[in-house]
Amino acid sequence: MITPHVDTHHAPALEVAGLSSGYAGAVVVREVSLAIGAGEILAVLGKNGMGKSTLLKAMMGFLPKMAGSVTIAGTAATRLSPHRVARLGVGYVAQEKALFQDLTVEENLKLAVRGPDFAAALAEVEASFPFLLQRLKQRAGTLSGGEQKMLLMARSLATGARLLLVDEITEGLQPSVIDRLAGVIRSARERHGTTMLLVEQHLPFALAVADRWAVLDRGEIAEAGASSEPDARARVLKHLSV
Ligand SMILES: Nc1ncnc2c1ncn2[C@@H]1O[C@H](COP(=O)(O)OP(=O)(O)OP(=O)(O)O)[C@@H](O)[C@H]1O
Repeated sequence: MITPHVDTHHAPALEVAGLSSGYAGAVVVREVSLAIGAGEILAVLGKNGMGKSTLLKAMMGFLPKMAGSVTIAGTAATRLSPHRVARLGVGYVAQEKALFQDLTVEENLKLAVRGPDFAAALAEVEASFPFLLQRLKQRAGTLSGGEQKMLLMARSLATGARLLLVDEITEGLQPSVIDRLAGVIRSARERHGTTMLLVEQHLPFALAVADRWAVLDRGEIAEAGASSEPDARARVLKHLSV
């Protein structure tokens, strides 16, 4: 028998091939294929309801895959539960509230990172989102949606996630905060070498932070390119305007 050789060292951090998914009978994500190299940041853009969140949930294993495959750093993840996908080093920063709302910021961190790693978690919070250090005793439910996502992102980075799937971190944030966020995320990537897939509606932020972009239109990748290309903004806008 020939055993297929899996080259985990040079494999992309994430490879999605022909992935279709959705909800009871409704196909929302249609034959999506994409690959992200280690340490690369990809922004997935698109209008409301085009399937961006559904794509992330399917990759994480929260939704059934109707077709296609997901490979994480060379390991087949198509049939894994969300728990097992997370154990491959995938951090999911969900759109809906994913923290224990009645526990404090500190308690939420402690539940995820135990013992000596807690100092590392606090160091990560300080390096990336220092405002959270002043909120350690505050209930997570009283943070804004965007602040909760920053806490989730810092927690994932501190627990060693190699790949972050981030659902609209800019949603509801003030423009001044969004302006700073791109730099914060790029510096977190530099510190940890983390690969990121950012689902975004905020085009200037997405192009500032991501190396590459892809537009999802009715569940399909309509167009993709590099953020550095001079016509990137115009090409994306073509899909976002009604
Ligand atoms: N739980 C669900 N059951 C059935 N259909 C759903 C469910 N969640 C989402 N959908 C449908 O799937 C489609 C894609 O939704 P999705 O949330 O993935 O879009 P999106 O691009 O992330 O948009 P948004 O930015 O508004 O979240 C929409 O038509 C939506 O109505």
